[in-house]
Amino acid sequence: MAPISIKRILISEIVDPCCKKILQENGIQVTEKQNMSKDDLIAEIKEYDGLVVRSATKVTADVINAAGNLKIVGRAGTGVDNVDVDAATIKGIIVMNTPSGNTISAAELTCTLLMSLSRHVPQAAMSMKAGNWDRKKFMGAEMYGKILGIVGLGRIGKEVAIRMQSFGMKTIGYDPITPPEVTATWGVEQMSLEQLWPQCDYITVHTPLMPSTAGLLNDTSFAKCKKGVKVVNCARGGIIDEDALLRALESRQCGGAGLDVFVEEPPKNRALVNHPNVISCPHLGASTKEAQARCGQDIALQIVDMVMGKGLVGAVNAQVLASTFSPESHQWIKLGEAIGAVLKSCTTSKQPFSQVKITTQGDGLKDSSGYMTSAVMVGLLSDGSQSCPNLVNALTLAKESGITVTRNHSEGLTQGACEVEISVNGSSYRATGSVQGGVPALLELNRSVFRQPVSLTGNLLFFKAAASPQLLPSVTGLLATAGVEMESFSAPAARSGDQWYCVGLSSLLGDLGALKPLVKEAAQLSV
Ligand SMILES: NC(=O)c1ccc[n+]([C@@H]2O[C@H](COP(=O)([O-])OP(=O)(O)OC[C@H]3O[C@@H](n4cnc5c(N)ncnc54)[C@H](O)[C@@H]3O)[C@@H](O)[C@H]2O)c1
Ligand SMILES: O=C(O)[C@H](O)COP(=O)(O)O
Repeated sequence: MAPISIKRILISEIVDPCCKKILQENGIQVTEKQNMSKDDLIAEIKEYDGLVVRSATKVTADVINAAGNLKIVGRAGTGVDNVDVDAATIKGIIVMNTPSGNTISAAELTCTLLMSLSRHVPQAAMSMKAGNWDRKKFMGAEMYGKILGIVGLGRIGKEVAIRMQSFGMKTIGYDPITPPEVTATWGVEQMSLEQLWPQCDYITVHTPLMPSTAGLLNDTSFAKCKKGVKVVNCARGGIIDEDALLRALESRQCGGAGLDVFVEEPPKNRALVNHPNVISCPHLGASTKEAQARCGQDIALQIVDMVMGKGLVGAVNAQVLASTFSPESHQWIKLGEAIGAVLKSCTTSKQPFSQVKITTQGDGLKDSSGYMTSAVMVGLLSDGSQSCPNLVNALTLAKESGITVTRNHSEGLTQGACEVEISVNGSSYRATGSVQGGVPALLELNRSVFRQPVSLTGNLLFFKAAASPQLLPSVTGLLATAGVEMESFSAPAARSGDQWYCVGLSSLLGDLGALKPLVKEAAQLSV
């Protein structure tokens, strides 16, 4: 893939020192800061092309829009809900996380909270420190034989299940994506939430926070639970509705809550934290030496690998970029971008185009849908303006501009090719290209099929003119007068009528007007 150059990274939170060390050893300058206000971040972010955060830095649209050079936001951890991923995507900024580095730590804290809820350990410890010896007040219950409901059976949900089974708990759960056959292999029987709520003695949530999971446990679902159910949230504040939880604690419908996360962190409203049946932590799920070392190392290595063109791991908004790391797809991406750029330069009308039809053929391009579509749109949308289309944002920018992009693939042919047709103001423009000998090449432009494939590199002049044996010497003469050397001349196979030609130039022409007597349409570009 085209190298993504990262020279200066800001680490805006406490991240394990190995992160800075790895980045610096790989030639990246690193600045570490903590407790930056939003205004500080907005003022300084333009100095950096990379930002590494944990969960406290709010990478909002304001921050992203102030970041003229930012290419990557690296999250040393799992949740990216503190990053406005949509705003980053539109600006073509990669958002990357390290999803498994803190799984075990978060699972262990969840189990700790579950056990603390069953035996009131934090409350008993506080009572001892206050000079008491109260054996009666802290009567607990065994976990053995109890039912644990796990909502969200991903990485952490699985590890919690396995650990709590060793205490003799029965684990049931719900996840709309992880298949029941899979969770059955690690001892979790899946069922609907309606079936799950009334069975559980304990419920723990392990989903991301998103519209479908906000308030998963609310007044209605608490009412369906066993009286005295105990709940744990080590995932994200708001998955258990905080107001509903307080009401359920007050009514004793909920017998206790273990909370590591809050809607607002730190929470200004202390009603939950101060409730006698709540035990809470200041978002400590990932706060172990081991998890921090893993996340710090993972994010640094992932960034370094990306910069070195070795691979793309952990990108949450730029999956299409991952395909650019194979040498084969890299050349096809270059072709897509070049075809897009050729068509854009050939549309003499300055009207915006509204329809783009991309057709690929050849077995090798069967799975190229994501990257070819994005690559063509990068070429078509690049106009030197601020929006800077790239493979991360091209389709989003196209959608925002009201451009309809369709993509088809024809099976069966071994020879790969990509045809792009755009509609502008009722007229259509079409180009077909292929990768030949490892080089992107144009085969046809607006129904003029070239005698030899046109290598899509360097300074290229495309023009439409009436086919004639005099054309070559006349164009050579005009270019010489303009002080530009002709490096190649590609003619169409057809020798009559209006046809498209391509000329390789030593440098771009200052003014295409000089060609007017000879040509009907002309465009030039550097690829
Ligand atoms: N407290 C901490 O410090 C800490 C540490 C690490 C992770 N986390 C948080 O823990 C959560 C889980 O992390 P993970 O690594 O296990 O993520 P994961 O992506 O591996 O698992 C999340 C699971 O939730 C499931 N899910 C999505 N929508 C659902 C719904 N409506 N109902 C039920 N399940 C649903 C997904 O299918 C997925 O299997 C995330 O919110 C993450 O940010 C917190
Ligand atoms: O999503 C996560 O990785 C956890 O919430 C940890 O967040 P932290 O890195 O701010 O501790």
